[in-house]
Amino acid sequence: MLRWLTSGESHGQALVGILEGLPAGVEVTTGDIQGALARRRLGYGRGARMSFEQDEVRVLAGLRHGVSQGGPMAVEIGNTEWPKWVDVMSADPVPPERLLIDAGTGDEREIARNRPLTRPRPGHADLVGMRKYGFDDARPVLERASARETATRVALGTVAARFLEQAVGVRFVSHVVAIGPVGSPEDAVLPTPDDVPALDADPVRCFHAATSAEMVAEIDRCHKDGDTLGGVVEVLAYGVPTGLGSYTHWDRRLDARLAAALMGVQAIKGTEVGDGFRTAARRGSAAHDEIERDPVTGRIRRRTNRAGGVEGGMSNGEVLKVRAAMKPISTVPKALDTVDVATGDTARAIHQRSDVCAVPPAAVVAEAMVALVLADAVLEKFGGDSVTEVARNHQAYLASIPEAQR
Ligand SMILES: Cc1cc2nc3c(=O)[nH]c(=O)nc-3n(C[C@H](O)[C@H](O)[C@H](O)COP(=O)(O)O)c2cc1C
Ligand SMILES: C=C(O[C@@H]1CC(C(=O)O)=C[C@@H](OP(=O)(O)O)[C@H]1O)C(=O)O
Repeated sequence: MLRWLTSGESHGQALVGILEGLPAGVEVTTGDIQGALARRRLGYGRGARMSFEQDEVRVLAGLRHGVSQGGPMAVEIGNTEWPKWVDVMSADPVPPERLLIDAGTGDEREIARNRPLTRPRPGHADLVGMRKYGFDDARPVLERASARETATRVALGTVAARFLEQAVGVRFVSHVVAIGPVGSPEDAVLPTPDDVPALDADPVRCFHAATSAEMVAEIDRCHKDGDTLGGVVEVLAYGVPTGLGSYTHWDRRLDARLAAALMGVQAIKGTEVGDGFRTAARRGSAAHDEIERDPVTGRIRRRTNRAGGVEGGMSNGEVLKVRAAMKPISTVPKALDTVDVATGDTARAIHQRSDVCAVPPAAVVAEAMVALVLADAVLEKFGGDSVTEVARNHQAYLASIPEAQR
């Protein structure tokens, strides 16, 4: 079993992630993690913070000379903006005069950082979080609700993806299929792992060039209007072994586990496995993936992959295809109506800065979550304390399946 935990606040000193249950022998470096975090920062439409803040990665435990040791892996991602937040986010009490709203520096940003946030944003965690945890300031709520935390998931997901590639040969692709009303055509070519550099280079992580240009234009229009956008991301996993997950109980189903992991990402409000909601409108004869025997090789194969590689809660050996729908960013520049909870007066919701659109980074985060779920399912199916042992168990399983069905 693979377990993972994250800790840390958006403007705290650092984020910390722990991955427990990783077999020994996974080859991965700090540079690999840094590279994945850099991909999460990409994307047209992100706010100013992405340009000045860096992710400072330190692997604190679990790796030795670039190879996992079998013990829990701990990763720290330092917030380079921490010096500005030392007092506001101090773990220990600070003298009250250091938290004065205006410490006399005249620096507007300093004042904004220290001021209690009492105008909750519709769509963010602010109002319910304050109520639930008994705060009169949204600061502690937004600090942990923030998707800054997804940097840790990407770090841990990178390790999971390395394990999957080395043990069983799985490779990932994540891309954006819609931003607001602009979507790739239904029949657009699916990107493969060889296309990842091109996707990383695209401003919105879209594989369809004409759609990508339209998405950028839509983000520009939205930015000009002081508004925000959501969209849809897709994760593809190539080389997933058949038989991960199970039909025997609801919480063993691979589709259920993937959906929970994706819905656990901030702002994700819907998920699809394969053609998902689109398949609901079809007749059965046009919804399923007919099975045939390849006349040349004799192997059993599918004519289509509408199911997205999962049937009966198990991977069926086809490309795994999952989508996640992201709602528009809730910190809307032309701020939404709210109530100032300190005074009870009608007010405009908090807005200092925000992303106009964070769909491209959400694709990278979704990819990390899928990698973590698949790594857990591979360990459950094949077991093993080392990558070599998992690979051996996988090969033995393949050898036990009739050749035509492998
Ligand atoms: C990569 C990423 C970046 C985000 N950036 C912002 C942002 O800049 N401003 C904002 O208000 N929400 C942003 N969000 C969304 C909020 O974190 C999210 O809406 C909030 O935590 C409330 O959770 P919920 O939307 O799941 O209800 C982002 C989400 C993701 C995945
Ligand atoms: C910092 C990141 O994303 C942040 C996620 C986020 C939110 O509310 O979720 C709000 C923004 O932070 P702030 O309000 O401080 O500008 C984003 O920049 C990141 O992805 O690394």
